[in-house]
Amino acid sequence: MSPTHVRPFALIPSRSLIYLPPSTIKSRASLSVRNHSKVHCRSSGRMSAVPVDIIEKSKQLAAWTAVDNHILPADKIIGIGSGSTVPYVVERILAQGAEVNKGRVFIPTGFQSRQLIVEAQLTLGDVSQYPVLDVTIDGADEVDHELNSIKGGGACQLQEKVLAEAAKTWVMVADYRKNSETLGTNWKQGIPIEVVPFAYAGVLRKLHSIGSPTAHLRMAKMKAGPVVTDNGNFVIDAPFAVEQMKEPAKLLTQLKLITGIVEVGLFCNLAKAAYFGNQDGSVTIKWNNGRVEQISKE
Ligand SMILES: O=C(CO)[C@H](O)[C@H](O)COP(=O)(O)O
Repeated sequence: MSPTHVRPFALIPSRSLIYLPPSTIKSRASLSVRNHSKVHCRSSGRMSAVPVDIIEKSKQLAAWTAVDNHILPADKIIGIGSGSTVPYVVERILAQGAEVNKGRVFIPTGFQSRQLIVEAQLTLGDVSQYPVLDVTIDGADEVDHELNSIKGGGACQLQEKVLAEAAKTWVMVADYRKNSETLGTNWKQGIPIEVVPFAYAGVLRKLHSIGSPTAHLRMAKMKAGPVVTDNGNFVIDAPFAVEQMKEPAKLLTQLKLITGIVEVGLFCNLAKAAYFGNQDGSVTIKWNNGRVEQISKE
């Protein structure tokens, strides 16, 4: 059985979801999955030898399993996160059918997820209209053993954290490369930190002095100058030593006190669960009570 044929909800008998075969899925997301043989690995900056197919399937598997487990018919206000795994979340939500989605409002974490919602013809809302969400599903750059995570690889961490905190249930989805014991093990670029533009130089100096000597402004790839977030701010990527990364909540508190920092891409004590699609077609679920569940393909 291929990863896309795993029926995760079958393992949760209390849920009465109907299995939707992959052939019922017709979103743009599924059309955009290409069959390249190599993929650029954002965390290491190197090319991964793992076929894109496998990585994409593991993203899809994580996303589908999370949707099946956490987006129930009663859930009406739903947050849609950012990143390359999230199109599969929308894909699976669409597969729940027009009837159930008619009564729902979807809140984006940024431009990308806003576009996904609009293109899927789902109802778009704003977190200022709906400050309490039933559930938000989002991607992650790395997740540790306690469900702390690094986010902001796509520079969306401010809106992502607002939606994570607003949600009654916040769940992360990712491929197996994001699953680690300690933050900073696989994600080497550092913690994405959103800063007010005029304060960036001072914030950088401060970061250099508190344990991140290589902290730097994130530069745009196809534009001269820095990356500008959906909120008009800059992003600093700040790597810290393993010892500091082992206590992410402490580091987060320290960083939040620096004037000019708007938000820090460390998400601590927020997640209910994190779903990782694996290369062999299984899914690892880390729960916030410490339980780790392994769902194998049949
Ligand atoms: O935090 C994020 C954007 O700010 C993304 O959720 C994170 O970068 C994961 O993205 P991807 O699924 O493409 O690896």
